[in-house]
Amino acid sequence: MFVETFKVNSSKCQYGPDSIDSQYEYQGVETEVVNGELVAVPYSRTWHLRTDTKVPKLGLMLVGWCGNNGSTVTGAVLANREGITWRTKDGIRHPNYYGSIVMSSTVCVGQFRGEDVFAPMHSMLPMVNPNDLVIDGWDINDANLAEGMCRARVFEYDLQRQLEGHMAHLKPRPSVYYPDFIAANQESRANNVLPGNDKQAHLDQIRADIRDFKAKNELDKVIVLWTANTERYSDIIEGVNDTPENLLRAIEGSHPEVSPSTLFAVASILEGCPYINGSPQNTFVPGCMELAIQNNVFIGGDDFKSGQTKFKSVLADFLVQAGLKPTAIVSYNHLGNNDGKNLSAPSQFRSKEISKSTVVDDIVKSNQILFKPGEHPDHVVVIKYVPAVADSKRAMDEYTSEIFMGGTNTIVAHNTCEDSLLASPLIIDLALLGELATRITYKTGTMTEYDSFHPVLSLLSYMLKAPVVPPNAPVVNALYKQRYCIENLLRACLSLPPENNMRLEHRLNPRSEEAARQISK
Ligand SMILES: NC(=O)c1ccc[n+]([C@@H]2O[C@H](COP(=O)([O-])OP(=O)(O)OC[C@H]3O[C@@H](n4cnc5c(N)ncnc54)[C@H](O)[C@@H]3O)[C@@H](O)[C@H]2O)c1
Ligand SMILES: O=P([O-])([O-])O[C@@H]1[C@@H](O)[C@H](O)[C@@H](O)[C@H](O)[C@@H]1O
Repeated sequence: MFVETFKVNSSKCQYGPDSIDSQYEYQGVETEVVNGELVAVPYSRTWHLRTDTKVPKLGLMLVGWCGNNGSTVTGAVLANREGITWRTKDGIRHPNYYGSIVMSSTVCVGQFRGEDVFAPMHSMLPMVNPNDLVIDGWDINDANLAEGMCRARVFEYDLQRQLEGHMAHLKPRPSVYYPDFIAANQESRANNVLPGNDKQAHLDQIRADIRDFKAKNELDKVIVLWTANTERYSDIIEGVNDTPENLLRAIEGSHPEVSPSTLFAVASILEGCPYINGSPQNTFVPGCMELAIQNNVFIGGDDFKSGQTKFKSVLADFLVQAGLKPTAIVSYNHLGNNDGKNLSAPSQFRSKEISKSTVVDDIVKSNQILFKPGEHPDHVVVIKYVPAVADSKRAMDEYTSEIFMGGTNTIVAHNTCEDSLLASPLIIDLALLGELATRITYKTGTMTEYDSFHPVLSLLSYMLKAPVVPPNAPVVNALYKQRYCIENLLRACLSLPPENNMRLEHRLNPRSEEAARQISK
């Protein structure tokens, strides 16, 4: 059964004029060692959650706006908003938000006469409609968005033809270009850059751009999201980027180790705008993360988890949870877009290799029956640049596992699709969930006032390869754990318990009176 909307009828969920207030019983298990034995101690703690129901006019500023992802997500929002359809050899195509869990996935709300009832995830709490997003951004290249779309070679021609008039006037703001951080092969694109090397002046300009965009469009909120090229890792240098004070001083002094992505993050944080990193570099150096915490501004990252890595986080989880031991994971892909060109340089590839490799760490560590401490599968990541295939990434994966009684199982997967069509819906989800998180507050324990979540928004991990988490928090990569974290938080905001899939009501022995009573309800 499917419904478009639903309401919760509970004394623990109050729909007010400005907010939804819920009382949620957060249940978990803590463990302790008693006489040398580990003892599990279940607990139940009351959380009060408040969701501000005023949906804002939201602006989304993309760094790398006229790249493949930026132009694709912009075109997709316009096509959905304008209801643009397009002809292909297979017939008429209609715009959609497939690949966005918020817009195109459902949650099980409960049961109606024993049948599961499903509703869209976006119906659970008031959320921004992506069609209403106001999009702007920066690029080191001066192509307008129609030119960026054409260059990306992602959309069918008939769609590009109809979008051109809506996108040609969209021009990226000049951006920060520090050649040392991205591949040298990107230099030919850099014709739309802020002059000089004064990083404080660059920071001030980016902040002014954010304020200008917000004012001109009469926005309530702005989210800044990096979908520019992958940078090399920044060195963590004591006295430079280890604390907020040192980082701000390093910017003032135009220190060479301050990257463009960190500069954008600092600008966003200082403007009170959530900042999300869609690439694998370590934008959130310690001083930047601490700056976000000090200013109570959300940050999220790293690196969109779009196709091959999303598949990997599911397959590795399946194998290990099934008691099978992956001994080798070989992830190969080639692609021909500008991202692939940038990643053909060793330093930029290394950033991506790290994010694509760490995604199985949590699931491997979870099973010491299969893996001794420190043991892990052989894991190889290969990315090759093949211009001829453009954005149509070819991914080939081989998973070799040790199975029952010394057997071996090898799974091979081939995956081809436009990389940007996988990443763009993630940008939608990162923006919508990132914005929603700014409207949710909580109090629990001895707290008398509501407060916002930790500024490091690990809730966004489902969309990201290498989740950035609060200090001392565990990194969770398993895809369905990440998804149920989002879904169960939304449920908690409505006082609904997590979906436990137990279906005990269907397991009653029919000979008992209780079964007869329950069935008759
Ligand atoms: N499926 C995917 O496409 C996918 C998945 C995960 C991560 N990513 C990451 O997303 C990012 C964008 O991917 P893409 O395919 O759109 O790449 P792209 O090269 O097409 O677009 C990146 C854009 O950023 C611009 N740019 C580079 N440095 C800049 C700066 N300092 N300021 C402003 N603009 C700058 C470039 O000119 C380019 O237009 C890459 O880092 C990529 O690794 C992509
Ligand atoms: O599909 P996925 O592994 O999540 O992510 C993609 C990689 O497979 C690809 O190698 C890389 O070029 C893209 O930037 C993106 O990171």
